[in-house]
Parts: sequence; structure tokens; C-alpha cells
Amino acid sequence: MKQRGGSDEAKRRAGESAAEIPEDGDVVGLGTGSTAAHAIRSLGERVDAGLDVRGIPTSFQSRQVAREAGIPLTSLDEADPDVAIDGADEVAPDGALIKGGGAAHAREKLVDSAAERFVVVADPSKEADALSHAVPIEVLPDARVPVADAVRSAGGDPELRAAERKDGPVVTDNGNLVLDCAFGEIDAPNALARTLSVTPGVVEHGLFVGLADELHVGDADGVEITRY
Ligand SMILES: O=C[C@H](O)[C@H](O)[C@H](O)COP(=O)(O)O
Repeated sequence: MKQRGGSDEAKRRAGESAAEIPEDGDVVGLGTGSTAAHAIRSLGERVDAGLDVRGIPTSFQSRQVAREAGIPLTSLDEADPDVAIDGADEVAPDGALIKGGGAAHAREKLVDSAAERFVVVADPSKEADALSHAVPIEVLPDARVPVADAVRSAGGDPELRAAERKDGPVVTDNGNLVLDCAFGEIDAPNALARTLSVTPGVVEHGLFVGLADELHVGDADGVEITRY
């Protein structure tokens, strides 16, 4: 699994802390990425010990990790999540996030926003005074050029995400492409999120504003929890 951000130990602590939250009968949104994977494995240990939960995966990867961890799965067709646990690429002090480093942000936003309680898990390298990470935008393949033009008009610099072990672009779990769009420091994430959301051809962007309820940040000493 790809490692982005800080130490794996910090990610593990954050994941284990959030995995303590679900209770018997809960439906749990299962995020994508290296930090969320720690939470899924830790939740799997609780399932082994008798906890009765069902998970809703947000990607091919999180589905695989959950299956290996022995977590029974369901879908948004059947249930809304009580809790969603997911990672982030960048976290602002008010809980606004940039996600999508693993190109899973479309399904993540669907599941995380449907959850009663959305818990973010991270290591300290993800915390920032303001959002400035490139914003991943999933686009329909035919919309790559018009969306890139719209991003430039909004002050951004779009770059088609290239695959690492394939010639050509990353193709998402939904069969789409990803533009990583640098906007510099984002002063008004909500306004940018609205602009991107109404651009034709945009499937989903990685700005998660006003969605997170709680942040668990692991480090060498323990876990710091912030509630929004
Ligand atoms: O598309 C991927 C997700 O948004 C991840 O949750 C995010 O990239 C953080 O991943 P990691 O925990 O591996 O840094």
C-alpha cells in the first residue's frame, strides 16, 4: 500500500483510536489510504472479538482490506453509515480537508457525507494552517480539456495524474481521470468547492468543507482528538 505523509506508527495510532468508536449494530464507512487501512484492520480485530458491525467501503482498496480483516460489508443501497473513518491529505484548523491522493475522493465524499459522524484519521504531517495542497478533481474522460480550462479560469494549474506502473493516466475505480489542480493557498475553500462542483464534467473534487466532525492525529506519544 502506498505510503503518503508521515510515519506509519503515527498513522496506526490514529487508526486504532478511531476504530474504538463503532458500537454493536453500527454501519461504518471505511475510508481509503494507508491511515484508514490501519483503522479498518483494527476494527477487524474488534469484529474477531465479537463486535457486530457492517462496513461500507469507499474503494477497491478499502474493500480488499476490509475483506481481509473479516468485516462484513454492505452498501449505501442498504444502510446509511453511523460512523465514517477516513484519512486526509491536508487538514485545516477548522477541519476543512483536501482528499483524493489515492483518487478515491468521489466515493469517499459520498460515504463520509452520508455518515452521522465523520472521523478523520491523520498523522501530524497532514495538519496545515491553511489548505494549499493540489486539489484532485475526478473528471469524465471526455471532460479533461474543458475542465482543465475551467480550473485555469478559477486561478488553478491543472495536471493530469499519471500512472506509475502503466503508460498513461491514472484511471479511477469509476473509470474516470484525475486532474491535480494547484491553487496556491486556498483562502475561500467553500467558494472554490462550489465553483468546482458546478463545472460540467467534474465528477467530484477533493475539497471536503464542513464535513468532518472529529480529527484523530497520532504521534509518538499518543493521539490528539479535535472536535469541530
Ligand atoms: O483518495 C485517497 C484518500 O482521500 C486518502 O484518504 C488520502 O489520500 C490519505 O491517504 P493516506 O492516509 O495514505 O495519507
